[in-house]
Amino acid sequence: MVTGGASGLGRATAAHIARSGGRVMVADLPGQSGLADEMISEFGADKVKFAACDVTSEEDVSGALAAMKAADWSINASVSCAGIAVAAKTLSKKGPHDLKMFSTVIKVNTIGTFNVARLAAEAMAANEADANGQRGVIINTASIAAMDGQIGQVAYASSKGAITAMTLPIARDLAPNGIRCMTVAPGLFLTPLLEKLPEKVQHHLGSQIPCPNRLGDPAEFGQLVGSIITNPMLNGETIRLDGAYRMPP
Ligand SMILES: CC(=O)CC(=O)SCCNC(=O)CCNC(=O)[C@H](O)C(C)(C)COP(=O)(O)OP(=O)(O)OC[C@H]1O[C@@H](n2cnc3c(N)ncnc32)[C@H](O)[C@@H]1OP(=O)(O)O
Ligand SMILES: NC(=O)C1=CN([C@@H]2O[C@H](COP(=O)(O)OP(=O)(O)OC[C@H]3O[C@@H](n4cnc5c(N)ncnc54)[C@H](O)[C@@H]3O)[C@@H](O)[C@H]2O)C=CC1
Repeated sequence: MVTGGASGLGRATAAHIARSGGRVMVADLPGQSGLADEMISEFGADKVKFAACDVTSEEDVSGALAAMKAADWSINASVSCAGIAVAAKTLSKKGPHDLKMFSTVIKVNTIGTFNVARLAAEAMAANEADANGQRGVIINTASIAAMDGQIGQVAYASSKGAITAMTLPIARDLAPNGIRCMTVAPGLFLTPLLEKLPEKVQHHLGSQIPCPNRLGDPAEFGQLVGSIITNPMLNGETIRLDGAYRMPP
């Protein structure tokens, strides 16, 4: 299951899994069903399915997992890519940071990610263990903003820092169940988010990345998720995927 799987990093991850012979439940907001339909046409309905799902809802996430079970699909990997970003300073000329805005970002990014992790873990715990005694892996998406939050990123960085912090305790909690937990902290990737910026700005951002000297390709994120799924020793860690980029203030 890939949340936020209709767009950007999630879409590239779902495509990587489908191309590698896996089956993917794309769980995303109802408004993204058109994008998911494109993927179903590309890979086939036996490889890709769509579940309308808000990650903050217990009912929606349980529904997506139930739809997998109904299709006789086991869940071996749960990848959380659903996320939102806002830009506002702690204190600006307009006044203090809007508290509702802060809560919304924490709700979707942090609580949504944990909601998916806990319910996916319950479903994975019923799998038969493999030769390593493992039953599945939970993969979350933080951001380099968790470490290098910029001016105006207090809400987003807080939400992503919590995702990084929950990685080890989740891995420890779920070790007896044979379930791993990993987090990827991407740098700057060319997804619909950045594609909206003028090409000149995209080029400028890409030019700041040491090596390779360009923006990340979402397929490279999907490739790392694939490696995490297949490497049983990766557990309890956050991996930066950023070409050695460190964000300035
Ligand atoms: C890795 C990922 O997951 C993806 C990413 O992070 S991509 C990178 C994302 N980064 C961001 O989105 C940055 C977010 N921040 C911003 O967009 C802006 O800071 C903001 C819109 C929140 C505020 O900008 P603003 O409207 O200029 O702020 P305002 O409250 O009016 O304050 C303006 C003052 O702050 C300064 N300022 C604002 N942002 C600044 C910055 N990034 N660097 C330096 N100074 C900054 C302005 O120069 C100005 O200074 P003066 O008062 O001395 O003139
Ligand atoms: N693009 C980048 O450079 C970086 C992105 N990230 C993170 O990667 C993740 C994916 O980002 P992108 O692919 O760039 O963005 P995107 O906007 O292309 O995709 C995000 C997807 O999440 C879905 N989503 C949002 N709220 C949801 C909710 N409540 N329930 C279910 N789905 C929801 C959206 O519908 C969308 O399909 C986000 O968590 C983002 O913070 C982190 C670092 C860098």
